[in-house]
Amino acid sequence: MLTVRGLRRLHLSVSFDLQDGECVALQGPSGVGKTLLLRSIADLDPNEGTVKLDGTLREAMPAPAWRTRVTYLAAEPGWWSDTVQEHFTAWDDALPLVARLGLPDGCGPWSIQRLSTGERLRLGLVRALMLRSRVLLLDEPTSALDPAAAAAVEGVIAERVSDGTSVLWTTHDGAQARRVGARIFVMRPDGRIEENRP
Ligand SMILES: Nc1ncnc2c1ncn2[C@@H]1O[C@H](COP(=O)(O)OP(=O)(O)OP(=O)(O)O)[C@@H](O)[C@H]1O
Repeated sequence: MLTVRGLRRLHLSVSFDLQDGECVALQGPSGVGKTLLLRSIADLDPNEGTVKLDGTLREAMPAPAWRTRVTYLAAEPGWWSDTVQEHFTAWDDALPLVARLGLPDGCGPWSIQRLSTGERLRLGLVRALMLRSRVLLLDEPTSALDPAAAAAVEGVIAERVSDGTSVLWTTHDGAQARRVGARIFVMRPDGRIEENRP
């Protein structure tokens, strides 16, 4: 279980629990602080408060170890090498997921520069999924995708949730929030979240 108590970053002040095998959708107007919250939980930006995974404080481990357990997927994932496959420790193991998300098997040697926005998003998701993290913090993971690709992403994430992964998923799509979220958090302009049942 992920426990967040009194997390503060800029105007944010947030407390909640995320159970194992639970997906919560996070909604709220543009600029309200959804990305700030996800990045803070992953400890990518300075913030205050208590964040624990199964009772273990995030301060109890080095930040990279925390982030392989509690993994943030940016709306625009970052890339640091030339080709797709260089970003994976075991590219062959990633191929089934690559195919499920509608990308060709042969995309390993492709240069990052040629990728479309949606291809980058899906490959970024594959990279995150390969970590087998306990918690996934997904920042609008289908915003640039066509309906078929978005449905494929929802299917893969649903499987991970049934396997026990916890997910916090930001989306501007109310129908998607109701589909994927067992609960819906709405972030208010004062930096707090309120909970709606879908
Ligand atoms: N380092 C920073 N210092 C000061 N303000 C920041 C910083 N980073 C982000 N902000 C501001 O915090 C606000 C919240 O940004 P955030 O990216 O979390 O919004 P969001 O809810 O994810 O929006 P969207 O739905 O458009 O993605 C924005 O007004 C942004 O300009």
